[in-house]
Amino acid sequence: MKPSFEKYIPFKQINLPDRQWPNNTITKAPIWCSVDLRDGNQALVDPMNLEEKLEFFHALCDMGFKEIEIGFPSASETEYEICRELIENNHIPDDVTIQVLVQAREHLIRKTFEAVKGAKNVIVHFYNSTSTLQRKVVFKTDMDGVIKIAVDGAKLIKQLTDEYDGDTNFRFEYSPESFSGTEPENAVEICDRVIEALGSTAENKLIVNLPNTVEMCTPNTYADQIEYFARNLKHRDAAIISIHPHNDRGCGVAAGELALLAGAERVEGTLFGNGERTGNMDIVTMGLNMFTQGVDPKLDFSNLPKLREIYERCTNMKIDPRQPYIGELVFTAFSGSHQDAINKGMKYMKESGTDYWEIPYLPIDPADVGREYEPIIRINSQSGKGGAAFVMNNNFGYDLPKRMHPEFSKLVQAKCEELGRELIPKELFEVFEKNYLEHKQKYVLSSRKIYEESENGNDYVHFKGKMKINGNEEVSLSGVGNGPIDAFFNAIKKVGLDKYEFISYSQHAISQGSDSKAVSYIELKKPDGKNIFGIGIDSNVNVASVLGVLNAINRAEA
Ligand SMILES: CC(=O)SCCNC(=O)CCNC(=O)[C@H](O)C(C)(C)COP(=O)(O)OP(=O)(O)OC[C@H]1O[C@@H](n2cnc3c(N)ncnc32)[C@H](O)[C@@H]1OP(=O)(O)O
Ligand SMILES: CC(C)C(=O)C(=O)O
Repeated sequence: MKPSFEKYIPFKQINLPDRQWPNNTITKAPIWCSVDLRDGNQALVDPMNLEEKLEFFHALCDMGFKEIEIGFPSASETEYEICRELIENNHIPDDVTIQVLVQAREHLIRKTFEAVKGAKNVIVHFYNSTSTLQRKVVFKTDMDGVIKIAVDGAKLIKQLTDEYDGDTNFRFEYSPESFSGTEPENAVEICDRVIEALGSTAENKLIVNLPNTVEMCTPNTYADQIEYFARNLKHRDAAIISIHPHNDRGCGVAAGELALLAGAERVEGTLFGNGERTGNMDIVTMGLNMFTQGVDPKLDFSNLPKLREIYERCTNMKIDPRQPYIGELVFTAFSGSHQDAINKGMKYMKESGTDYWEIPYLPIDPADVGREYEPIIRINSQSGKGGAAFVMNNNFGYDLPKRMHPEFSKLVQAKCEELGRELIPKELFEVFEKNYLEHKQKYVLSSRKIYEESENGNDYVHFKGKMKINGNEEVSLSGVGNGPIDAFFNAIKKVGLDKYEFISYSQHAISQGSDSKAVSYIELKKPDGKNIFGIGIDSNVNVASVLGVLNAINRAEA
């Protein structure tokens, strides 16, 4: 064998210079078929038991799947019994078709027909491997040999359907397994032969499923294979073209999407991409990719956390934190510039009244998949000013003025560094509380009175009160100004606090109704020339401002 990468045979490209698919777009949902209970299940360390399969089956029905591959009932007694349970105990809604997989082998096909007896709607899905490699190493036969396996299987299926005594509505699916490793003209030929053997027509089409059983090529090549197949199949009108991508190269969804552009009408996959090896194509990702392009995927993804819980419990698989749409971190922005842009996007959405989702870095509204805004922004030492401000506003209703963001963000970053980890919103609020609301108070107002007076057409505000310094000494305050802040400033100047300069002020309500309170953000210049913020909260807006001034001074002198 050749060493290293040289031992691998490059994938043979398909000659399709006039390919049409790159000009197409996805404009409608395909027919979906979940293969969670078969391809997903066969790949689990511990396959699902009866209760788990039933729960999963119902979850799939609730999402809106109309075609569900429930298993391989001829493979084992367990699989057979699960199929019987579904049918005999009326688990299958009338508008849902169960699909059962079987190798194109006589005894297995016969057993499969027994297993589905009494079901209302059934797709019998039969397959055999057709790839160059499987013909060479597994079946040790030529193309005629594998065509014979498929055609014999089709004939038997037709015969058993004709002989079937019951009301079942049968449809059929044939997979040239390892399609993408099969020469395109051979794939076309075997499928045409199966269509002929089954007598499929435009009214009674065969689902021709073209699996990327092992993903061995780039998604564009799979799309070429699908387009070639659709253009060359003699009995195209008697076929529904279905795809079944796997994810060996990590491109399962991309391959599936390009295959849709290339003419596929039906898609087989699993929730969250469970399945053999690196998994099947992830239907959640593909469906939500459509959703984010304004296309109705015709599946309900509105409660992904619930689906995730069922999925993880039944399969014992774990979802990666970065898994599209459902991973724990996918609606989280840690870095400052992302947080800032999300923050601005949220504001823009609120203020502009736009009908569209226009938030940078968030391709989907988390609420559309049952997730919340709350964890969108998380705070760590890489976070910028915008993130902390966003959480303060979004989670706690404090709309910190923009000029205050750098000061607060520094306090937050220091806390992250001290703890060596990110902060949850509650801890962020504690930083705010500790630094502004519960700050050690050198100066405390023990009484205060603020009133207005009008004299000769001029309005004045008076501040009178008493202030304790360092807990004991009490001084009287009295000042007049053109507003409460000015009056207070003039009052404290008289007791020696004359080196602070007022810079900015903003205020908003933080609660509603009779217990409504105002929060004031006051920015002062300290004697050393640096600025500092203070916060005051009170049911009286004037008192809130005065308390804000005092808080800034207390912080400056701590
Ligand atoms: C890509 C996919 O995911 S396809 C689905 C795969 N899923 C499963 O296989 C899960 C369930 N399968 C099983 O439990 C078993 O494989 C069964 C019960 C179906 C069959 O089991 P067994 O008959 O013991 O054989 P096994 O599956 O190991 O097949 C090997 C033999 O079947 C032959 N074979 C496989 N498919 C076919 C076919 N369609 N027609 C004829 N022979 C076939 C193989 O060449 C091999 O023959 P050999 O023993 O002469 O070398
Ligand atoms: C049976 C077929 C469709 C399959 O599972 C595959 O090729 O991956």
